[in-house]
Amino acid sequence: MASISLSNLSKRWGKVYGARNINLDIADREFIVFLGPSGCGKTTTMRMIAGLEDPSEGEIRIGDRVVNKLEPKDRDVAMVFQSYGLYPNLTVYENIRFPLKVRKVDETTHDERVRRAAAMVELGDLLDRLPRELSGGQRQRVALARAVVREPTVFLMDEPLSNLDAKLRVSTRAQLKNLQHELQVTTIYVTHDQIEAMTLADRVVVMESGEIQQVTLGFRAEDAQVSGTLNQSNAEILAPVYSMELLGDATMVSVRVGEAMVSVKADKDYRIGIGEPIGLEVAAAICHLFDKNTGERLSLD
Ligand SMILES: Nc1ncnc2c1ncn2[C@@H]1O[C@H](COP(=O)(O)OP(=O)(O)OP(=O)(O)O)[C@@H](O)[C@H]1O
Repeated sequence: MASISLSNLSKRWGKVYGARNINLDIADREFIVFLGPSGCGKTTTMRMIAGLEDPSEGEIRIGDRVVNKLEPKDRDVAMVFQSYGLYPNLTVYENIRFPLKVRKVDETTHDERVRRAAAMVELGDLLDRLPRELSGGQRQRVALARAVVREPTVFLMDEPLSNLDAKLRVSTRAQLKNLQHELQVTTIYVTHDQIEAMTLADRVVVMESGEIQQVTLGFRAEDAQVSGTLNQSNAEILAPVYSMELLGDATMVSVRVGEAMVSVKADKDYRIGIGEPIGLEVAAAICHLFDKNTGERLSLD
């Protein structure tokens, strides 16, 4: 069992709070996403769970163990970060194998485990390559395979897709979701990308200024629509365009609403300038409410 429980968890450096009084129960095999703007405390919370940062207050449980005092290597978590951290002089095979060697796992099992992990992320044909001979997406998959090979009880992923271009991000994201489904490993995933959060998560935890947010309304990008710059009478949200991303099959338009960033999928041919006013229609029926205490999605029926 790898449920995770955070109780009154805080991290403070002098007067600066990285995370403040976090209370959260994550179920075994759940895929949970920490979503929030830069500096809101996502990484700090994750690093405390991993054991890379000592909490100033509070308790972290993984399964039935309080792990506050345990070294990172004894927590049975595997981490994937945005920088791949591959060893440049080792082949893909040896990079993936590395955690097994460090942990002195029975050598007779290495080959099978490395090949199985590589196959899961479709790297089977690239095992003899060096990292510099791979694309960004392939390197990212080596980092994933290296986390998978250990068969940990918890995955911690800190913006693992942020170095990839939009197209690769979408395909790697799908692969990641599939992998988690197959491996059934409790996963905490950090992102500031709303779309990534909504597509991957069983549950989204929205963070702001080191704290978990208390009332949260969310909707999937594809469920809202751009109502057009001329006819804005149906729009629930009016705001200037913050960014426009061409995803291939769609155009993703983001606007800032107060502190929040709201992204909406528009037709692939849709074009608009940064700063131009835009109206977004968000039908109430497809909005999701998240419980203020548990972060769980609530049914509106
Ligand atoms: N070692 C440190 N010393 C002092 N303050 C820190 C330290 N590490 C982080 N902080 C502060 O704690 C807050 C939370 O940082 P954190 O890295 O957790 O944010 P984040 O949500 O992961 O942001 P990003 O999306 O930019 O990675 C920030 O205000 C940051 O400046």
